Amino acid sequence: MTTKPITVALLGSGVVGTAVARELTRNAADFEARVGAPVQIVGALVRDASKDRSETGLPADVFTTDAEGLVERADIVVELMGGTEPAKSLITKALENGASVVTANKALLGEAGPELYQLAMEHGVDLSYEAAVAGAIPLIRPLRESLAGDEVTKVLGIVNGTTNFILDKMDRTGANLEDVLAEAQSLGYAEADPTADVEGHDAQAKAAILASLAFHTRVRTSDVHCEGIMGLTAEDIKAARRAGCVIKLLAIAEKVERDGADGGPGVNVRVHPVLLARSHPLATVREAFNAVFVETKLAGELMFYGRGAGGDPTASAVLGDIVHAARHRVSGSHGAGESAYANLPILPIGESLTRYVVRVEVADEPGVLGRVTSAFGDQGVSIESMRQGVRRSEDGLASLTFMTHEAPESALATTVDTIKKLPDVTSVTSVLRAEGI
Ligand SMILES: NC(=O)C1=CN([C@@H]2O[C@H](COP(=O)(O)OP(=O)(O)OC[C@H]3O[C@@H](n4cnc5c(N)ncnc54)[C@H](O)[C@@H]3O)[C@@H](O)[C@H]2O)C=CC1
Ligand SMILES: N[C@@H](CC=O)C(=O)O
Ligand code: NA
Repeated sequence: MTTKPITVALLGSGVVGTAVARELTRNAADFEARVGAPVQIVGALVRDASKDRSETGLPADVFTTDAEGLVERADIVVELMGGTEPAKSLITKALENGASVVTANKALLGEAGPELYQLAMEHGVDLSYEAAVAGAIPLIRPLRESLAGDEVTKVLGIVNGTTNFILDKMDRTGANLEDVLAEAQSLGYAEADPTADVEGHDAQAKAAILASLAFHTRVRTSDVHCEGIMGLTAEDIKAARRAGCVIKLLAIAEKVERDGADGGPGVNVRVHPVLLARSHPLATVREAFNAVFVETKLAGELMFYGRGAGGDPTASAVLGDIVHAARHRVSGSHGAGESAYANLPILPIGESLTRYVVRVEVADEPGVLGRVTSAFGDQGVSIESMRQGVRRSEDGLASLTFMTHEAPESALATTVDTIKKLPDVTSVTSVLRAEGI
């Protein structure tokens, strides 16, 4: 007796979709053995069905431009087209029809995840998205399932491969950002619109997804403070190198115990460049690799490391989700849904505490150092160390580099505004948060 196949609709045949189709066709016998039924792609949505797509291994008549019709005829809908629409409408329709959904679309989940998770729960189907954060690295399932009995207190890491590739290349070769970005795009790491990577929005959406799972709270992309890498100059990278540091774009989500009126913990989620000592484990993360630390009450520190971008690594996570959903279809069950019971407040960025490195260019005149240090003191920002560069003979300017103790973002912002207006200050050349230095 032959077992009824599990039917799959593939929405999008780009970098990731092509790798997924190729593996599902090439290793059909293994997938059948792992699932307990054949896993068959019954249609693949494309913009142009006449284009040659032989590298997918799929017969030409599988390709279609009829999205609505395709979604209706599959047990599992695999969304790999990206963007919020029509992806959201198609996923909604699939869930309402009782299909399981696998997606890699962090942009969509960061914005509309809570509604879609709810819909999946109401219809008793799986909505899986391992590829949406940190590509191939198993991170979503550990947070959602393996750590479900523990209490996560912090998630911190590099979750965007493109920006890590760029920062690493700039650090090692002195190349400029635009040239390295083109290389990251050609390797299939960057988003269709790479501004999502360099402006931090891709990491911002991933941070929202991670924080939601970690803290059982609905966190959306718009709740996450975000600064990308466009403001970083080659001089910032060089200055970091001279100081024995690197600059990395980090996503940070932490549970913060608050003193004060209503007490109770809140959640702080942010994405921004961070200055790290070269000895810090995250400083050694090269190219498009990702690495994420998770801190929990019982397990302590966990580190997840691997390829965060690229067709094949991302396909690995998508295929794992397809097998997971297909096994559930065979056994007539489905996985657990997302929980948002804790409903913790999202704290404003002004309340987050960080150490800062502030570089200021000043006229090397008597009293200037006192005026700049007073600007820190007036806001209650304590200076840990200060270094003065050599006075330049051509213009009489010198650079001052201050390292602060932990300070609230709002106090630091006011300090920087005050320093900019001081008479002997020509510019505040950089303001960076620091970790582990
Ligand atoms: N490339 C990577 O390293 C990773 C990508 N992702 C996510 O995976 C998804 C797919 O990414 P890629 O494969 O890199 O993108 P891609 O741009 O290479 O592929 C997307 C494909 O979908 C097609 N498409 C988009 N809208 C369509 C529509 N309305 N009708 C028909 N076809 C349509 C496009 O023509 C394109 O061929 C995105 O959500 C992305 O954020 C997640 C992790 C890593
Ligand atoms: N553009 C993303 C792809 C994976 O999510 C990245 O560079 O990390
Ligand atoms: Na992952």
